Order: sequence, then C-alpha cells, then structure tokens
Amino acid sequence: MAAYLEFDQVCKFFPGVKALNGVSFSAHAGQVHGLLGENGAGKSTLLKILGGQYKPDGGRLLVDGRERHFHSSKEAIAAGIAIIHQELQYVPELTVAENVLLGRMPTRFGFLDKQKAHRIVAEKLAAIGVDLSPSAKLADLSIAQRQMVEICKAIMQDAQVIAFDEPTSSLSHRETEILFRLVKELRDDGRTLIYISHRLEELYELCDACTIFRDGRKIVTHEVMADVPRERLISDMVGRELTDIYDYRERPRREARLQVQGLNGKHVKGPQSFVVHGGEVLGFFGLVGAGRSELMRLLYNADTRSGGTVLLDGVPVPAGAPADAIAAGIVLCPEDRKEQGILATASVAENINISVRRNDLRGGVFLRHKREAALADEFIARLRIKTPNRRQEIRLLSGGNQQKVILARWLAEPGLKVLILDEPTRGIDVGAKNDIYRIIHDVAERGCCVIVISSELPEVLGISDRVIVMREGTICGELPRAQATETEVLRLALPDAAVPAPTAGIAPATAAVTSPPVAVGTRTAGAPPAPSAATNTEPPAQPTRSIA
Ligand SMILES: Nc1ncnc2c1ncn2[C@@H]1O[C@H](COP(=O)(O)OP(=O)(O)OP(=O)(O)O)[C@@H](O)[C@H]1O
Repeated sequence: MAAYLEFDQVCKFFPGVKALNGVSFSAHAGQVHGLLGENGAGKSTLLKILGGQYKPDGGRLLVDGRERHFHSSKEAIAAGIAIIHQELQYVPELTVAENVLLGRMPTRFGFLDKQKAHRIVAEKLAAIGVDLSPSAKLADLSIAQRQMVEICKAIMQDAQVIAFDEPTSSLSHRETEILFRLVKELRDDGRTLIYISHRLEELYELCDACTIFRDGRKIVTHEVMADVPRERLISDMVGRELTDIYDYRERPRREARLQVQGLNGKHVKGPQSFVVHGGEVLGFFGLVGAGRSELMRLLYNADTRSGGTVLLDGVPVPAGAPADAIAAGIVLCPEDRKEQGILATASVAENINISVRRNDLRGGVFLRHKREAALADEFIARLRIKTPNRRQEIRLLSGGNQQKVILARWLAEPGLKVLILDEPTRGIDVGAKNDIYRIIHDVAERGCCVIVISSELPEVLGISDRVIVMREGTICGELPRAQATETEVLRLALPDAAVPAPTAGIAPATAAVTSPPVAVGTRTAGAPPAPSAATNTEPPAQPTRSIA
C-alpha cells in the first residue's frame, strides 16, 4: 500500500523541550492510524504541524508523495487536511450550516444564500447519518454535536486526511458509537485517518496500524495493531513494565470518619446518606446524569444544601461555602479541572501552590517561596509532570500534564482528611494513571477518606474498597469490593427496564450510616479487568468485559 501521508525526520523544539525529535512514519489511504504515547510525548504537536499551526524545525512532511510546507491552517485545509482538535474551533453564534461552510458560503446576486447553505448542509448531514438541524446555533449544541459539525465540515472540504485528537474524552457511549461509525465509513471511503487516544480499548477497535511515541521520539510503528498485545503497547509507551496498574493494597479496617446523613439539594432526588471510613477508597459509579458530581458538590458546599448533615470525625461540617469544607479538611478536585482551576499564564509552581499560599504565611516571603518551590518539585516528581521546570507557564504544558498540575494542587492541600476526586484520570495516559492510583492509595493509607467518581468502570472496580452506585439522582446500592463485579455494578446503574432481577448480596444503600464495613479482601470472581475500558458516560446495555 502506498503511503499517503509521510513524516520524515520531523523535529519541533520549544525552549527547554524537544517536543518532536526526528520522527518518521507513514500512514496509508484507507487506514486508521493510531498515535499512542504518554502525556507530553509529542502527539498533539505532530498534529499541529500537519494542520499548519506549527512549522517544523526540521524534517519533511509529504502528502500524496508531494513535499509540503504549510504556513497556515488555511494552506493545510487547501491541501486536503482536516484536524479535529481537542479544543474544537467554531464560531458559537453562527449556525451549523454557516460553520460547516465558513469562508465558502454560497452567494446569490452578491448576497449570502443562507437557504442554499442550509439545504446543502442538511443533505450532507443526512447522508452521513447525523441528526442535526443546519439552522441550530453552535452555542446551543453539545460537544458531541459540535464534533459532528467539524467532521461534516472536513467531509465537505473533501479532506483526504482527517486527524482526531482525543475525540471521545467528552462523549457518551452512544455518541462514541456514532463517531466510530463515521470514522470507519471514512476509512472505507479511502481516506487517511489519524487517531489519538489514551484509551487502548477504542484504539484496538478502530485502528489498523499505530505509532508509539515517547519523549518526542518514535518508538515503533505496528502495521497490524491487532497483532500487538496490550502489555507490549503499554510498556512501549511508558518505558517500563506495568503489571498491576491499579496498585490496589489491602488496608486495615478503620472507624467511620465521614458521615453524610440525609443530604439533600437541587440536583439530587431526596435525602442521600453514606459513610466513608478512614483509610477507605470509596468509588462512586453511575451513568451520565446519575447525580454523583452533584452529590459531591453538596457535600463540598459548592451547591446549597436544602437538608441533611455532614459529620467529619463526629464534628458537623457547616453548610456554607467551599471554604468551610476546606477548613474542615474536605477537598474536591472537580471534573472540569481545566475550566474551573487553571491559571493559564501562571507557572506550574504557582498553580500547584494556590491553596497552600492562602494558608501558610509562616516565615515571611523568602521562606514561603522556598516551601512553594520544594512542594512544586515534589509533585512534579511524584506525578511525573513533564515540564522543563517549575517556572514554566502551565498553558505551555500538554493537556494531560496540565491536568496533573491541577490534581497536584488538591493533593497538596494541607490538613487533608477527605479527598474527593471527580474523574481523576480523564485525558491522562496509562502510566500517569498508575501514578495517580498510587497516590490515591498513599492518601488512604494515611487514614484519609478518598472518594473517587469515575465513569470508567474498570477503574472504579480496580481501586475501590467499596462501590456506591447512583441512578437518577439517588444512591441505589452499594457493593463491598469482593462483590463489586462489572455485572453487579451495571445491574444497579442501569435503568429498571434494562435490569435483570437482583441477585443476593447487593446491599440497598438506604441506611448508609450503618453500611457494611470496608471490604479488604482480594477480588475473587470479579477480578478487575485491565484499565482504560472507557465506558465514559453510558456503559453498554449488555454488561460485558470490554477490555482489549
Ligand atoms: N507552545 C509550546 N511551548 C512550549 N512547550 C510546548 C508547546 N507546545 C507543546 N509543548 C511541549 O511539547 C511537549 C509535547 O506536547 P504535546 O502537547 O505534543 O504532547 P501530547 O503527546 O499531545 O500530550 P497529551 O497526551 O497530554 O495531550 C510537551 O512537553 C509540551 O509541554
């Protein structure tokens, strides 16, 4: 098969960073080519070169046998290249049709012909099986729908190369299925597709071939991805063997520390109760809209409670502002860390130290700087954050490394007693996931309570001592680790119509204050599957092991 797209010794350097260091590989027409690598390995930088956003510092890019030097995104588009970026690029105030035909709107008597534009785009949307009105405003659409608009745009520009940068990180299961169908159709149509993802399961499902990056270098290209065992992919990516990614450790049973009694508020359905024991990792699982994040926001005082009490070590946590929760030792690392937490032009060290800075003024400015520098360096090392140094502006880090910095900020919170992590590993590579799991277990071993909300079922099963399942705004059951199998958790999480008759051993979590003790036994029949089966928001209707 002739190479349609060829990277030949491509280099890209930033101050202190060799983002790409002599990368060569080819992708073919009619192929989905996966790009794999840890956060900061250079994958997005390569797409930015392909899309004309960055000029390479060395090497050649060939498209259909012809050497290309793009000076702008426009030139890349004209050469038939479309990039579906992590942060989608669209004009929110314009309609679907106007966005799809941006810069190429049909005219009639010198005026924009909106009717014709809508008709053309409606036909194309129907042809690719996307149910979307061409007159809808982009601002009113979901991320998934905006992504479909981008894909429609790429198809209408007749792009022969379409590259996706982590397209499924914010999609539900159903939306992901639609995306996969489109990608497969585009492949069958003979286009060249580049696909970046940290989710091995979906890479196995979609990709014909793959190239693995590490630290700006190409490690290997596999022409037949299906032949490569997953352990090999992981060790090539992270440069070390990872046998037990979840790093689960048995811990002695301790007393209940956090008691949530009848907590109620706008986005949960009725009073909710549960306990967390010292040293326990409690997983929260549920479908999209199950109310997990909302319940935690109530607990953290980010939303207003309409009833209930929260006791930490027997002392009530005042219902007020998040500051009251933090003062009591409760910390919430939110789901949309980037939007809620990033100070883009501040340094890595400043971003890590924000909350510490607020609390600790001992010893004057000089000592404070020293403490902050030491703390930043400690977390850069512990989480393996890829940055030239702690002074680097956070906006210059790769997406996954920005996530790690924000996570470090919450982990560094002094006086931590209850750590709540909402989707802590979204967008994070497999090696870094392992680092985060290790830290979660370290925090629990110190006697803290750790609550982890995750839509990745294998992750919940892999790291939790106990799992609470929510459905439609209410806690509908809990399972100790020994009984928390994929089937049982999904049985609780799925709507009634899809639920087979309950089996013995599932505790309804009504009187949660007297919930069963922490299960510390090792997994039996429900041994956790390997990581990264990203069921994301809506697990499949049929509970299955979905691990490659
Ligand atoms: N504009 C920039 N200035 C300085 N450094 C940069 C810039 N863009 C990227 N980098 C650095 O280049 C390296 C590669 O980043 P890149 O975004 O390509 O990684 P990635 O493999 O896509 O990671 P992720 O999986 O986290 O998205 C990182 O160390 C990043 O910090």
